[in-house]
Amino acid sequence: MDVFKSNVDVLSKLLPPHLLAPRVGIVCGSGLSTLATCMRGIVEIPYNDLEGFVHSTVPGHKSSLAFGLIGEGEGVPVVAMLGRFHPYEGHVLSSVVYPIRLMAHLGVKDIIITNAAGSLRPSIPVGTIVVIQDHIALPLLTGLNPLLGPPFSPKHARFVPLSDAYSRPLRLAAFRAAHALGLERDALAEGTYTWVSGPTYETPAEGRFLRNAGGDVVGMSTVPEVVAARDEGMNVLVLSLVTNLVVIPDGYRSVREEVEAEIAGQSIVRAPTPTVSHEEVLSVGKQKADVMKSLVAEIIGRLPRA
Ligand SMILES: O=P(O)(O)O[C@@H]1C[C@H](O)[C@@H](CO)O1
Ligand code: HPA
Repeated sequence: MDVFKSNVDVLSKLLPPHLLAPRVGIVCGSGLSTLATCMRGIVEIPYNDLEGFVHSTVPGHKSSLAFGLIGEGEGVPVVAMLGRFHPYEGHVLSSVVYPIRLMAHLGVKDIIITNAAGSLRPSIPVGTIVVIQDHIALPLLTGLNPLLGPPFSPKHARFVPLSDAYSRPLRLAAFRAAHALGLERDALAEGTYTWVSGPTYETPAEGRFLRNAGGDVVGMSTVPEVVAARDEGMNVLVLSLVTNLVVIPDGYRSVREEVEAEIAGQSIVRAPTPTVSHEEVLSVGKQKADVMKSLVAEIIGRLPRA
């Protein structure tokens, strides 16, 4: 709890009073830090100036908290994480989710968590924004859970239900906002996020496994933040930007058949196996930053002001 107090002391020296109690939190995914430019009167505070914050080591993630206002009139006070922490960077889960807990401590009620993700379905092409309705998290089910250990405080629950983790009112708000912005129907989809620890991208067989399990997109973040946000009682909206297709050939070309065809003198057409890179992920993030930004701003502008 002292870490909260020390951070509140730091923030109260650096922020004007109207930004000290943000109502909405945003987590910017890979390549999506420009989301925060939809805020006005921005004050940016480097993670280095705050206790309990580690450093984001992944390209496309800055390392600061941005405070500002979104929406007409007085506006809604918002805090955005420009850069998140992933377990694969070597950060412990309590560090990964600490900023989420600080947001709750500051008064955030609704949190919009964004990420870059791979699509597991051809019907969800690159560039689609997927409104997440559920998740499958193998690491959570097998012991990588930010709530392991004693409850965060005596006020926190021992057991946290996740059946309603993804707020229905916020998901409705996302689709209403997309309609108001005149986005094409296909710009948004609904789906299930599968969480993997990374940092390796999936093999084709893993992609098929996750799809067969019911996943629509796959990524290496977000779920620990969702768990902490629900532990703190926040309403959660997750928007995944599809930056690549996870390659899932329906069958694999047998190398035995290939050699047999060679021996028989038949010509062989070998399709190259595409691979994904983080550069590709960042590049799609850059191309879609404006639409993500307008969507997030429109959703926040529509939230009740109370
Ligand atoms: O932080 P997010 O989930 O947006 O970033 C994704 C997952 C990995 O960190 C990285 C892989 O390219 O992008
Ligand atoms: N797999 C896992 N995480 C990702 C991917 C992917 O294909 N793309 C962006 N983040």
